[in-house]
Amino acid sequence: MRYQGSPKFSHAQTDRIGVLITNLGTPDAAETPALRTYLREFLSDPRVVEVPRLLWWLILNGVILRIRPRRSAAAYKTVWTERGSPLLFHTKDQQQALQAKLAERYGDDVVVKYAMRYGNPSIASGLQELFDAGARKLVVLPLYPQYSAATTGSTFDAISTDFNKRRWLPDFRFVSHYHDHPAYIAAVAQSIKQFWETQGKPEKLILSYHGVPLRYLHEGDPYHCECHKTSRLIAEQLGLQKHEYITTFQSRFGREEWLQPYTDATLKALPGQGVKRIQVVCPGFSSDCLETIEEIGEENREYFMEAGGKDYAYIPALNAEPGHIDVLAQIVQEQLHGWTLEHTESERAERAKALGE
Ligand SMILES: C=CC1=C(C)c2cc3[nH]c(cc4nc(cc5[nH]c(cc1n2)c(C)c5CCC(=O)O)C(CCC(=O)O)=C4C)c(C)c3C=C
Ligand SMILES: [Fe+2]
Ligand SMILES: [Fe+2]
Repeated sequence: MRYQGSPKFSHAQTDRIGVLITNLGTPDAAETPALRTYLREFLSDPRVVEVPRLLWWLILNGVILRIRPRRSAAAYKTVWTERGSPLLFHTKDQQQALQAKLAERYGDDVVVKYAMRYGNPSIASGLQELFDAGARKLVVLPLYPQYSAATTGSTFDAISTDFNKRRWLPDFRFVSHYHDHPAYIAAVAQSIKQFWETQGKPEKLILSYHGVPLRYLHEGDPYHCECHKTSRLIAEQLGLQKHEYITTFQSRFGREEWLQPYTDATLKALPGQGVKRIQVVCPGFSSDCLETIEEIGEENREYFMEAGGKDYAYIPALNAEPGHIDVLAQIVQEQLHGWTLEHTESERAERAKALGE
């Protein structure tokens, strides 16, 4: 059989709406072999590294996968927890909280699962779980506020690769970004304000985003513009003047030029310019992960302090905070517009009665 069908389908079954939240993915363990598997999958994606395939295969297998897995495993060890990788457990918590939030309004008509673009649980397994639960309509929400071909675009590829194998395709909606969604901006601004209540305002707020190669901007990727727009809207909500905040780009990979200004170079330079008290927030990361906890929380703190900085604080990602879950629920609700739900309130009550609930 060439296409995968749904042999267990019954006309009596309840059709549901499936919501898949996704994030980048993370290794299964903070060990070199797990890192090699993860990095091989991640860095083989042509959306991530846009270099001619044969040349890249040689570099990846000949150099990068020989060196980086061990180095990255050591970094992951510093953030690993009893619950595993922070990115994974925050995403799990987001899924559970979002399921509960949507159930308040839609009962069990809406089912939420989570998946990772690379590693586990895979996008294919997340979709299968949703279809097995009776989802015939689907919303995919990649947890990347700003669109980039390397992240959001690649997530779409993974969904479409899965769809290519299926006989039945659902009604389908895909959230390609929410970088300027008023609820998202308000939630980030609120978390910064809350931070200020106990820690005070910094001399400068650094809004640090994961970088991408500068070439991608020239090729037409909207990521750079979306990051700047997110920053501007957050700054407006906070009433910050231009000189009170700066947008920077972190997590460079490889030798070519990436989006500038770089976070690390900026933090090394600021004390020399008389800026000694800063706070860093990462509005491109929906969950804390290696890149925020270790790179921003530890590595960049050292750069800043060694350069003569006095006060450095990292403002955590929104993770599974209720305010963040409200934002995600609102984004999903907007996607559901016009989709009729299987049950009305009264039908739901009838069903509960029939089931003796
Ligand atoms: C938030 C958006 C992200 C963009 C855009 C992005 C682009 C991008 N990343 C790499 C290479 C690596 N990224 C790594 C980790 C990582 N990246 C993101 C998010 C974005 N990446 C997250 C959330 C994480 C953390 C994952 C975790 O497990 O906590 C890594 C792995 C770590 C390491 O070895 O340093 C690499 C490699 C490229 C090349 C790229 C754009 C082209
Ligand atoms: Fe990355
Ligand atoms: Fe990093």
